Amino acid sequence: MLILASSSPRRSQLLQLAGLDFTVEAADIDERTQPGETPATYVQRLALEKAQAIWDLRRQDISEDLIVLGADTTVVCDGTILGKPANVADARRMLEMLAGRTHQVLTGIAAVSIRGLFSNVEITQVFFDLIDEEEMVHYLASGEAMDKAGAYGIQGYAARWIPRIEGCFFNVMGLPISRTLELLAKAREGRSEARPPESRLAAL
Ligand SMILES: Cc1cn([C@H]2C[C@H](O)[C@@H](COP(=O)(O)OP(=O)(O)OP(=O)(O)O)O2)c(=O)[nH]c1=O
Repeated sequence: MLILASSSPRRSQLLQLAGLDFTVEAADIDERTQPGETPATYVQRLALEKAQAIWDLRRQDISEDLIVLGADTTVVCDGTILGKPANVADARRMLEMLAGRTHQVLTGIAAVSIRGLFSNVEITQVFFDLIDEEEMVHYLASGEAMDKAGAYGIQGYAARWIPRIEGCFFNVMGLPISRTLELLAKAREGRSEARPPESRLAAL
């Protein structure tokens, strides 16, 4: 039995597309960064806290096959972590920061089962064009930016500003499918990582 500990409609959609059966129970945790924490450590910690929070609620009812999956996505531009924008002005500030340069999207994933805690992080490099002021105004008015890390959705109108990416597309949308299936297999069987961690991880 799989529980997705996330309120993100994108994560549910991606897990469904991958053919998994699961239920959703969103976890409410404190998403502030801790002093000295790297972005890669941060997203993995939040993913684990989300999964752990739902696992703890189930304490009375833990079965052999229960797995709780948590995830957290953040945008990192020149070492600065960009979460979800607080308001429209914040969304504009983030988009102006991203325009015309390259940034990284990190998703931490974590699974909890009776075999232990398993976590990993996936990193995708995203190349962003300059943003035309008319398009910026239209985008901010559309509301698409508001519930997304870095104030954009690669799967929506913002796709026009992204000529290419390097790495997993689904990771940018909130859940790296291939890496997640690997992690779930590990949580189910207690086996070790099939692929080595991202080399870029060392730099973040
Ligand atoms: C960069 C980017 C992010 N996103 C979304 C994925 C995530 O839903 C969101 C990042 O916020 P998260 O805090 O990772 O997730 P969430 O608040 O939506 O859900 P929960 O905490 O309950 O798990 O941004 C996109 O949909 N497209 C994109 O291109």
